Amino acid sequence: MPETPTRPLVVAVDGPSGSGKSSVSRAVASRLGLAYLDTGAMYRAATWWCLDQGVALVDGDAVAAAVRAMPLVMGVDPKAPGVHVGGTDVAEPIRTTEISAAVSAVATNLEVRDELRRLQRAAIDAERSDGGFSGGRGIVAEGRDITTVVAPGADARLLLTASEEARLARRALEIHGQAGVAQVEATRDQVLRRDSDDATVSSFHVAADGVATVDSSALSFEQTVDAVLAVIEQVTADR
Ligand SMILES: Nc1ncnc2c1ncn2[C@@H]1O[C@H](COP(=O)(O)OP(=O)(O)O)[C@@H](O)[C@H]1O
Ligand SMILES: Nc1ccn([C@H]2C[C@H](O)[C@@H](COP(=O)(O)OP(=O)(O)O)O2)c(=O)n1
Repeated sequence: MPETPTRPLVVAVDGPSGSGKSSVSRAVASRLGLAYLDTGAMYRAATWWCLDQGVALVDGDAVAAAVRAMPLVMGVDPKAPGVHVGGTDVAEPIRTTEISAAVSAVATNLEVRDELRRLQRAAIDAERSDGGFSGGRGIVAEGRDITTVVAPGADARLLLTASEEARLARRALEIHGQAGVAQVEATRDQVLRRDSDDATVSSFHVAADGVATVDSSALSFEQTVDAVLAVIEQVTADR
């Protein structure tokens, strides 16, 4: 495990759906005593909020206005990263199939992206100071555009990838349990259609310059965590 960093460590992780970003980033943040920011949960919460407020997702201006007024509170504790909107705990509702199917419509709205990126940068900055959750140790932030747009100056930048087959199998297992291994087709839209829509506004299939790729297709979860820690260790050794 890397030494405790002497100055705040910002780790940026991007990748497609089912590559393991959220679970691996959470584990890495826990191991290093860092905060954790799930930016996908912010796009999901924005989608939940618009639907809750009766905003038609096809009305881009109304969606952007609603998101700017959204009372979002993101928890950054990797052991229990809560998501609240106006005091309502939305951690479970934002994971429903309804939200998964609708989220790209909100995430491809460029005004929404501007607003959420502003909040994401503020959350990352907060962890560079003693007053943040991590007490100034730093943060792991994950999503689709963290290495390229939100935090291109991060100390460690990683693209987590996995074959389409592995990603579909993981999602099917997660959504349907063991019986769902036979239901890979049912999750195809949730994973591949969404990735192709999301790829119109973010580039997360190919690593940008200076971004290390970790391909988890043939790795266990623990091996993936170790591979990400090794990349971070290399970067922190150079600092
Ligand atoms: N290397 C791995 N091997 C097997 N399963 C994994 C691996 N990495 C992640 N998973 C599992 O795959 C599922 C999807 O991971 P998740 O972190 O939600 O991906 P993402 O945030 O990229 O969509 C989870 O159930 C997770 O436990
Ligand atoms: N930084 C980000 C993070 C997520 N998004 C979009 C892309 C996804 O369709 C949604 C939800 O992201 P999330 O990471 O929860 O999705 P998966 O769990 O990987 O399937 O938000 C984005 O556009 N930019």
